Amino acid sequence: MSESITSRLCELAMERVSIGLFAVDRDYRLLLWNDFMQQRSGLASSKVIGQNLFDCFPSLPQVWLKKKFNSVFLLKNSTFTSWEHRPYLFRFEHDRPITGGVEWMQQDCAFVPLIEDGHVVAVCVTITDVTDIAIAWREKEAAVEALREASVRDPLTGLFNRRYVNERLTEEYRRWQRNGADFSVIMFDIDHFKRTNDTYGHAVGDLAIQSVANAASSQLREVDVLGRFGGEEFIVLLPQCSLENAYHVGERIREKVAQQVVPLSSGHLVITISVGVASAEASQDVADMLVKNADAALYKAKAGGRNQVALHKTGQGEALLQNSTTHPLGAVVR
Ligand SMILES: Nc1nc2c(ncn2[C@@H]2O[C@H](COP(=O)(O)OP(=O)(O)OP(=O)(O)O)[C@@H](O)[C@H]2O)c(=O)[nH]1
Repeated sequence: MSESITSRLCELAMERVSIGLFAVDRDYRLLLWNDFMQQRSGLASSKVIGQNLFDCFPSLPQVWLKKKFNSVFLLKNSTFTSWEHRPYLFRFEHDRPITGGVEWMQQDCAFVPLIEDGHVVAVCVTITDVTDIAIAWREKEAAVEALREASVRDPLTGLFNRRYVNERLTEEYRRWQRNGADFSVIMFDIDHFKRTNDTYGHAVGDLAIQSVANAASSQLREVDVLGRFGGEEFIVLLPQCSLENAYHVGERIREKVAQQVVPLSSGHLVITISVGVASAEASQDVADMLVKNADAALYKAKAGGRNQVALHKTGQGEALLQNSTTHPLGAVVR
């Protein structure tokens, strides 16, 4: 095959190939600029050939890119960058729907040395448009995240589910055992909820559960873990929180629930909760004991007349409870 045919075939390939191709010499002067690069950048090869790459494209990551080029000139080896590490080199538009969540064309780049007489005389760069792969990857990641989120949430309230709370309980309990700081647990339960369901129906019961969940969420810190433990039973893990502080949190939740109302077709339903609080103690070596103790305190609150906070511990606990008043019972229509 004659040299002119080979050269025309090369030109044709350069023109038609659906990847970007450009090359620079040791002074970063452009030696090659194919059609893909012309169309995407809007700069014709006649304008850029012979010019310094960084003068033509001041927004390129100059320090990083020079390091890349220099390593190829020095080591005479090809190198590669993936969109996962650097989403793009040139800020080119892509033609995918904007809903893909990717603003600019995502690019994989390969830096290949052109060696003559043992020296690298130029570095040729290929730019592959991997926007579709990036969009698919992001969609997959979002779907995995949504699944992960759904697997730890209770669908009715959006709170954490029992399985997740139990996992976190074990973690937080181990942390408490290592660090020795305070760790408390609150259990609470809607008062006479069966009556609410029987009187107003299951749908109103569900609204009441949601209302309690919202009230409790509004009273907690970022680090607290609020979960729906059973039907109308909730749990809060409070790392770095003493029994006394947990008592006050329990009181705040109780008050907030009692202030909220569930709208009915005629009037409003006021609901109340009973709350049990316990703190981790050195004598316990299993996390389950903490939940059992909070549950026992909750039972005490129910037995004491409901709509109140009870503590597992005696001594300090009794002193706190003396300040606590009894409150009117819930599930009443105003
Ligand atoms: N609407 C609704 N009701 C539920 C749900 N899960 C459990 N329940 C109901 O919650 C009620 C719990 O009743 P009980 O355990 O007897 O307790 P209670 O009536 O609240 O009485 P105390 O706890 O002693 O004040 C039952 O009637 C369950 O059917 C739910 O997701 N939605």
